[in-house]
Amino acid sequence: MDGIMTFTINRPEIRNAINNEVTAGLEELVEKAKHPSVRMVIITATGKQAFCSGGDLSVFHTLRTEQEAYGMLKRVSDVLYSIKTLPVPVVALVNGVAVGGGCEIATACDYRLVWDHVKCGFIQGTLAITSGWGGGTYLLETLQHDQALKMLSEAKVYTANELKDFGWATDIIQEERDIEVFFERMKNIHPDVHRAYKEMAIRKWKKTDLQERVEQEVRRCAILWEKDPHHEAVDRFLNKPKS
Ligand SMILES: CC[C@@H](C(=O)O)C(=O)SCCNC(=O)CCNC(=O)[C@H](O)C(C)(C)COP(=O)(O)OP(=O)(O)OC[C@H]1O[C@@H](n2cnc3c(N)ncnc32)[C@H](O)[C@@H]1OP(=O)(O)O
Repeated sequence: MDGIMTFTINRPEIRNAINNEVTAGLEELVEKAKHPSVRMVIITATGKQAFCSGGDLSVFHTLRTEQEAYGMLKRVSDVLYSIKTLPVPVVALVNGVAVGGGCEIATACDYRLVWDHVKCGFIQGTLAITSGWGGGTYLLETLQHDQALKMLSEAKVYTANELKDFGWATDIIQEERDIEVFFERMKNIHPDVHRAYKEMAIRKWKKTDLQERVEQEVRRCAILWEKDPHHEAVDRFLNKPKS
């Protein structure tokens, strides 16, 4: 569709986990999306299995100390903040499971279109860390307080219907036509109107120090990252028996 820029995470064999190359791709997207011809941005991924399984643990597990973790968390959180504050609507087209940082990416977007077979969750707690890319802060901005805290603290995945009930999923997608309908409705409205509403949201986020709150999330996660329970949990995941 005209004026719609799409970014597709393309690592289906590893459930579209984020490594430094994908991060660089998101950084490039941010620069390109600032062009005045862009009306909307979509973030999605290849396949039906996964939207994103979070950080690529096989790569990021080499980061052992608080300082090393901070460098990675900060870089990804910076690009997600830039995505959140793009001047146009950003839509996460959640084609498959989203866990950990995958949920953070989707939560940084303005809208989440979630396929009906999908499960999503902030499962970072099972790895003895918190969200560390700003997604926890964005969730607390997005959902009712107790609902957000529950979703973060339970560290489990939820069905598409549950995510709709919470107010996290904007719409549930049952067929391709549902996606077309969403974008047709958006395109019926002049792009300047979308930009004006986005400015309103960004004004609020700037007034409430959103960026500083994200920074605190990043720092807190980096502290937990260094500790043994996190490294042990990731070891267990990476060394789980193959089925
Ligand atoms: C780092 C930042 C932090 C944050 O701030 O939020 C995070 O994101 S922490 C990372 C959190 N993510 C996870 O813990 C996800 C772990 N993955 C899963 O739970 C599952 O893979 C899945 C996403 C639910 C999909 O399950 P399934 O379809 O059954 O696939 P497999 O589990 O068999 O995975 C296939 C293949 O991919 C590897 N894999 C999956 N996710 C990751 C990942 N995040 N990092 C590295 N590798 C990943 C998995 O190990 C399998 O590999 P092989 O066994 O070699 O095929």
